[in-house]
Amino acid sequence: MNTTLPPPTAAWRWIALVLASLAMFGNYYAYDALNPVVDLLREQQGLDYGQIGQLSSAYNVAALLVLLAGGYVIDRFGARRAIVVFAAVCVIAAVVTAAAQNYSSLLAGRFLLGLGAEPLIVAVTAVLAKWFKGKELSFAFGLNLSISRLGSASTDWSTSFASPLYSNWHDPLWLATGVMSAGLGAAVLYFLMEKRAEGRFDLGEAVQTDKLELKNLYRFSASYWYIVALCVVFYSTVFPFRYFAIDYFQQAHGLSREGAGILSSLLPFAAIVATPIFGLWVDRVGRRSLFMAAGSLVILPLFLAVTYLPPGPIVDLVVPWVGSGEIPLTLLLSVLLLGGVFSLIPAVMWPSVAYIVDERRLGSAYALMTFCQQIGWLIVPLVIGWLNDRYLAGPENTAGYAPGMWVYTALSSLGLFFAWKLWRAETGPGAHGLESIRTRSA
Ligand SMILES: C[C@H](NC(=O)[C@@H](N)CCCCN)C(=O)O
Repeated sequence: MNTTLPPPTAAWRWIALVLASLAMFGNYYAYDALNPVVDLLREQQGLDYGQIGQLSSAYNVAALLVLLAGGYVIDRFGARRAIVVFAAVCVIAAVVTAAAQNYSSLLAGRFLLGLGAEPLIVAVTAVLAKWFKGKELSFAFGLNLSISRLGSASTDWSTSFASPLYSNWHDPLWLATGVMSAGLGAAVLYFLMEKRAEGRFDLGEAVQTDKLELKNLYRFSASYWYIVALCVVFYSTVFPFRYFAIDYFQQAHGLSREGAGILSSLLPFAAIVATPIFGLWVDRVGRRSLFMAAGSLVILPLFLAVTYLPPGPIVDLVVPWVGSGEIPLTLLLSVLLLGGVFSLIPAVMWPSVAYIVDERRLGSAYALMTFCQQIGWLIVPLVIGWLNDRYLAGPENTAGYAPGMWVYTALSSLGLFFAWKLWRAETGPGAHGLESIRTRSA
């Protein structure tokens, strides 16, 4: 560390944040690009739901492999090289997926995306820590996640603003390749700006990235494991639901692709707006495990509501500059509530780990949590795909989607159980302060 140099100015810090977040925008866009073409992959490529599920899981298999080594690669080569390399892997993955002529190439594309996208997230986290440590780090992380989620929402909106592309499944994926290439451009610009900053500012020691250490697992407390369990069931409900959602809204509820895209976009879009608000609120009042239990309770009936409740009146939902869609009120309210939970639980859950794990072990605690998250998120799309095929789900047999919705409901009840166990642990002796610690005055 060169202590004769000044710390980076705010302008340099915010430029670093914008460039790293644009790489993440591309990452999330490319990941979600498959969601709006599920029906086209079935019709034009002849895939069944089981194969669609496998395309989702191929990403997680790769992510599990690379999470074991990714942290070490980033520490060895430095975060600024790593974000360029991993963003380039994402672009190659997007090209392979868009150009695929058969199922195996599609699988290879999604596997490659898992190799690039998850370590890119780790590298961007290390970059933000480098620039914002001791400054507005939580705010910078929050903003970065919001821009990433805007990438997800934009993929859904592409069903409206790029509707002519949806005559075949390749063209929307080429658009995703273009967006991810712009993300790579931002990563290269970041690399160049950090090189320039090096001689001018003191950027501190290289930040150690989160690494998976499988030894000493028993030393984490019960509260940590309840949060990990909640994380697994929460993300293996929400991410697979999002993956199949546009197709589900089209086939089971008769929505147009544009309407289904707009409805699905409410999930990440609600999270952009509400995540920082929930973050601030919980900092003021504490009660973190209660908030997680409340979120788990709200999500519980939603999948059965969209399956069994009458659709209600039709609402014409307009998203300025994007388009509009006609959406039944029941679906709209259910997805809005799901969006609220998708904002609340991540906003509370990830920071809570910092209160219950020793600072020196925080990196491996997060790496382990992400590893477990990937396992659940790998399995559930396979189950949903298999169930949809097994029960012949389709527009002529909308009841065939119900078993999948029961799986999400079962996972949500497990989530409520783990949140309740956490709340019990945190309101008894040996609590870590999840309920009581307030970091801002109420
Ligand atoms: C913060 C959290 N991120 C993750 O769970 C990542 N491991 C994977 C995100 C992949 C999204 N395409 C989140 O997004 O809530």
